[in-house]
Amino acid sequence: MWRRVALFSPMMKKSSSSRSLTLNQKGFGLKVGESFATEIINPEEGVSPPKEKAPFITFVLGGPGSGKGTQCERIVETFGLTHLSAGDLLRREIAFNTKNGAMILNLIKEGKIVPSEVTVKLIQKELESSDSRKFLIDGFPRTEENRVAFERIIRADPDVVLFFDCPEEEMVKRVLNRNQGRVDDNITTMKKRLKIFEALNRPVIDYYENKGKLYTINAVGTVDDIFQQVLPIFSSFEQLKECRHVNPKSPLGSSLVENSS
Ligand SMILES: Nc1ncnc2c1ncn2[C@@H]1O[C@H](COP(=O)(O)OP(=O)(O)O)[C@@H](O)[C@H]1O
Ligand SMILES: Nc1ccn([C@H]2C[C@H](O)[C@@H](COP(=O)(O)OP(=O)(O)O)O2)c(=O)n1
Ligand SMILES: [Mg+2]
Repeated sequence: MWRRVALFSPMMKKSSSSRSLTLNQKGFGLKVGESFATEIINPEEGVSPPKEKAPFITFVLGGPGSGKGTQCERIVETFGLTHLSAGDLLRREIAFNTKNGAMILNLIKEGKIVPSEVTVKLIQKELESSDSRKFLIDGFPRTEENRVAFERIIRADPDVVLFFDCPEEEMVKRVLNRNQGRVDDNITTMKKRLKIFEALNRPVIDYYENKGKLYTINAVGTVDDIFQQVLPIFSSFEQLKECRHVNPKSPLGSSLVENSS
């Protein structure tokens, strides 16, 4: 019978025979000496190579203007996750006029989705260069193609998928008042974005619902009200407890464990 044993291994070695271990370490810049691992023991064959614990990944879904970015800021303040906004990464390509910049700008103006390979590679670069082990990936995956490309390139699954559920008229109102000078914050692009959201994001939501990973949040109300629905989701994950930040502004801030890492 197989038995899984948790251990802390200060000098753990990489296994050249374990593909996912190698990818995880390269992909997420794991600090081997600091990481927790699980070891699989088969009494007949002895100890198999230790397996790295994968980083904690949250996907943040919701229509344009549903409040994803706003709630991500609150999650970061409270739980110390690293926020990667797919839209911000794409807008950075436009701002730096990279080889994909003009193509990305045209698609965003039209409310269309950028080819998954481009977006996933940008996310991959951020994951690889970060020391963090806990990520919020905001505005991704927007399509089944996005989701499949992430699985293929990053070889990881999300632990949590948040879906900010917001009526269209509220999203339109918020986007038209957003005032961040975005080329897509106008009624023409917004109408196109809402159609694309319904057609392409819904299957992603259904996919994670069926996997039992989806947390649907009612995105109508004050920012605080909405965050009150988000708090217990993250509070229930052991991985996040050890790095929680005390947020004096949060109503539950004083009950949170101070960050010791
Ligand atoms: N609960 C809320 N009620 C009213 N306005 C909000 C709320 N949450 C966010 N907003 C505002 O709505 C706009 C869109 O929010 P944002 O976080 O950028 O959404 P998303 O990232 O989903 O497009 C911003 O101007 C933001 O300040
Ligand atoms: N996974 C993604 C995320 C964003 N994009 C493009 C298309 C989106 O309309 C724009 C803006 O995305 P962003 O997440 O910043 O938009 P909202 O915050 O939801 O208004 O970027 C994409 O093509 N693929
Ligand atoms: Mg956003």
